[in-house]
Amino acid sequence: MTDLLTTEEYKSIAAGLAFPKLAFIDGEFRPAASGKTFTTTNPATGDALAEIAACGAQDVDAAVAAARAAFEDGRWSRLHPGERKETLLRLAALMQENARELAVLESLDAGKTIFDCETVDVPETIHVIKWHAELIDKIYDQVSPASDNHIAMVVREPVGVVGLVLPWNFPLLMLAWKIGPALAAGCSVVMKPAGETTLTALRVAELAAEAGLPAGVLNIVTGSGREVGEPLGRHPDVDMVSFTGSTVTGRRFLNYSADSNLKEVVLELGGKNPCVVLDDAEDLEAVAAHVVNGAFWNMGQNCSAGSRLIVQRGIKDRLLEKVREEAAGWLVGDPLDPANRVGPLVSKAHFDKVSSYLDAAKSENVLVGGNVVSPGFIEPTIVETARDSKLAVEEIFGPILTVVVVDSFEEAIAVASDTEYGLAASIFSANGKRALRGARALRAGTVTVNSFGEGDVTTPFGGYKQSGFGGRDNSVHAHDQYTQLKTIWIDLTDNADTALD
Ligand SMILES: NC(=O)C1=CN([C@@H]2O[C@H](COP(=O)(O)OP(=O)(O)OC[C@H]3O[C@@H](n4cnc5c(N)ncnc54)[C@H](O)[C@@H]3O)[C@@H](O)[C@H]2O)C=CC1
Ligand code: BAL
Repeated sequence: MTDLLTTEEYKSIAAGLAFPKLAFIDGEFRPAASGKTFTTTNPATGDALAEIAACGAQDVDAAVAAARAAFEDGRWSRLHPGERKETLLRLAALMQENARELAVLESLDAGKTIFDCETVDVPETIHVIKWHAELIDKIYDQVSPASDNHIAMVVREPVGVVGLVLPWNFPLLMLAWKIGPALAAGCSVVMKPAGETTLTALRVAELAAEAGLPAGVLNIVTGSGREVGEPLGRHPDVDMVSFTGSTVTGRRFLNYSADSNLKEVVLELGGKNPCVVLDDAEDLEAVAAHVVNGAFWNMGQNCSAGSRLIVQRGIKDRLLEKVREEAAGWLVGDPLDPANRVGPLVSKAHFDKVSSYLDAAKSENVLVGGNVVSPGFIEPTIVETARDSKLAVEEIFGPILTVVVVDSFEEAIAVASDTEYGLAASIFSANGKRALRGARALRAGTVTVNSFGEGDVTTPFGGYKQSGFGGRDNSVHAHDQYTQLKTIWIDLTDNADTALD
């Protein structure tokens, strides 16, 4: 466990930080071709942090050309997997050496609490990079069942130049979920961080260069969705795109692909994830801790947030009492104060969006919270509501938990399933058979039993229904996105026309 510092110590580190500002293309830091910049701000204070290169289509073209050249000449793609492993392990080691700086940078840029950055985001990011590095020289190709007359090999090859488009809610961790397997597999990467959160990605680029990653293999193009994301999605020389973000933007990437070169598209999208508590659940303090963590971790800005509590009537009052007590311990305030668990929302625009849901909550039964604490900061809020209310149906992506009361296991599963999304779900019951029946019935990519979570790097993460498709992040299955299978069929018959020398 990381030893946390005091707020003053974190502020002193923050005051000494130099912010990376330029895009990283073909192994060099460069301004945008247009010379334009945009301001990245600290969501906790509204203060400007840095002027970042506002790239456009010309920069995307340069990054894709660099990635293509690197891929084709094999400087990375054709290295022995063990050599790629060593470079990525050096990157992980450098990230570890700079872990505290990365945590402070992440907190300043995204408004995430330093507690989360120090204990989850940064250590898990490093772990994910290491895990994929360690995996890559242990994946074997296959030989198909064969007659004596042929051998058929099934080999995995890196897919080529990949576009990675990131969200702002877990800037480092989503970077690791995508570059970990993509680089390990031998792909060349053009990555677009979210406009709100570019700083840690650029710092990782510096560390990757120091670790010896060859030029052109990892390119980071900073800027807006329209100016960078769209040209990347439409680029004819990008072989696949892996995107995490909203369902609306994910849908655009399918159109970009259809309109350009039919690049593969992997989408990890939104969620409105149910947390079902049945009336035989035990240890309600532990259940409440999971419910609160599921709903309010990262200010609820989490695609797998357990944002819908579906509770059986017989246990509702006892559970909500515990949930109230637990939520009271989630202090709201300065994200650089390690005692705080709730910081600001990522941006003014996102705060305004979540505030509009807070306004809608005022006409419902607010059980906990319901207030703006200060500009940008919303307190953990719990609202009892009808199953079909706007609050219970739409992805809010903020610290607002809805509660819907049900009378039976069957009704709980029906309410939980009544959503266009299918990313994650939780079910709490002391009856193992009911819990497992529920887990099987819920249509979601990850179902946790008697806990809230996303699994870990060993387990696939991705959605059913409109929460995404095309592949999974994490686990050995993440490599399916970044590789393609080639069949090599060898005829062994003694035939002059086809015989191999
Ligand atoms: N599934 C998830 O993890 C996330 C879900 N969201 C949801 O999306 C809502 C809106 O947040 P946004 O930041 O606007 O998400 P977004 O999906 O628009 O942004 C994600 C990424 O896509 C890029 N992008 C945006 N518009 C694009 C376009 N037209 N073409 C290509 N790339 C584009 C962005 O610059 C960013 O890098 C949030 O309120 C939340 O509900 C947001 C972030 C992450
Ligand atoms: N929680 C990991 C994926 C996401 O929220 O974007």
